[in-house]
Amino acid sequence: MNGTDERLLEEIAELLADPAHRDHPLHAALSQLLARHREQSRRLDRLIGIADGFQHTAQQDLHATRHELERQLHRQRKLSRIADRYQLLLSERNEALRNESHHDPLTGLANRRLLHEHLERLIGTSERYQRPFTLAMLDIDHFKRINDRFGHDVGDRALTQLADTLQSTLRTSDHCGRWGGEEFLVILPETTLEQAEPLMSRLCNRMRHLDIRQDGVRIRITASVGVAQHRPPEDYERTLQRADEALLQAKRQGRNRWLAAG
Ligand SMILES: Nc1nc2c(ncn2[C@@H]2O[C@H](COP(=O)(O)OP(=O)(O)OP(=O)(O)O)[C@@H](O)[C@H]2O)c(=O)[nH]1
Repeated sequence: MNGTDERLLEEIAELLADPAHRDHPLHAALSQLLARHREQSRRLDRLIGIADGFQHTAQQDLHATRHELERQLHRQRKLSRIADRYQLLLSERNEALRNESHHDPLTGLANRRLLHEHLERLIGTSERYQRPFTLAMLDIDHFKRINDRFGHDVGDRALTQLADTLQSTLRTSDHCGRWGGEEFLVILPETTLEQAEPLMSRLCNRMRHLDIRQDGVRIRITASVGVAQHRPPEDYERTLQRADEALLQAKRQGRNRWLAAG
């Protein structure tokens, strides 16, 4: 109720209270109307009070709920950040484990397991698209003598330098790895024996020029290599075997050379 209404009601109440109007014919009806109006106003005020109370409580509830939601959201974000970090750590660890299980710890080259995986893939594509590939088995000559004369550490250094030379001589699409001991396998996809020949000469040449020194003495290293082109429908194990036979032949013929499998 606004101020004008209040004043009007007060005026009516004053008029009704005035003895001069007590006998007026509308006096009783106006008195009742005024009393009823006041009663209704009181009820309305009470209802508004209750509604305000409800609204206040509802607002407090809303505020508390929002606060709780924000708290949970914050917790969830934190948890998800932790989970992301954990996931990243896990995948890095998995990657490191995979790397360790596929690489030779001394030279960092692919180990025999990874070489087999490359060969499995290669034989698949080579059969499907009838593409050639060539394998070369390389073995350091008289490596035992190097170990015996200069020590195992020098032998290890020779193996790592040879591995580096292999990697820098090959194309990125080729693969090489440590087959075992002082034996290395070179995989040349999309390559015929004829195309592999210049590379074999270059490899043998680079082995001869490895600069490995001990107490000022240069240690001369040579390698023998057996090379075989895959002959469909043979499996890659057979190609490996032929490369190995050629390697033995190269050793028998005096080492420090490469020989193609017959
Ligand atoms: N330093 C070092 N030596 C190794 C490693 N793996 C194998 N060898 C050595 O490599 C030598 C291989 O000797 P052999 O199989 O007799 O062959 P070789 O002396 O190279 O003789 P040919 O192959 O016939 O020319 C052994 O003395 C092994 O101990 C290695 O990781 N580090």
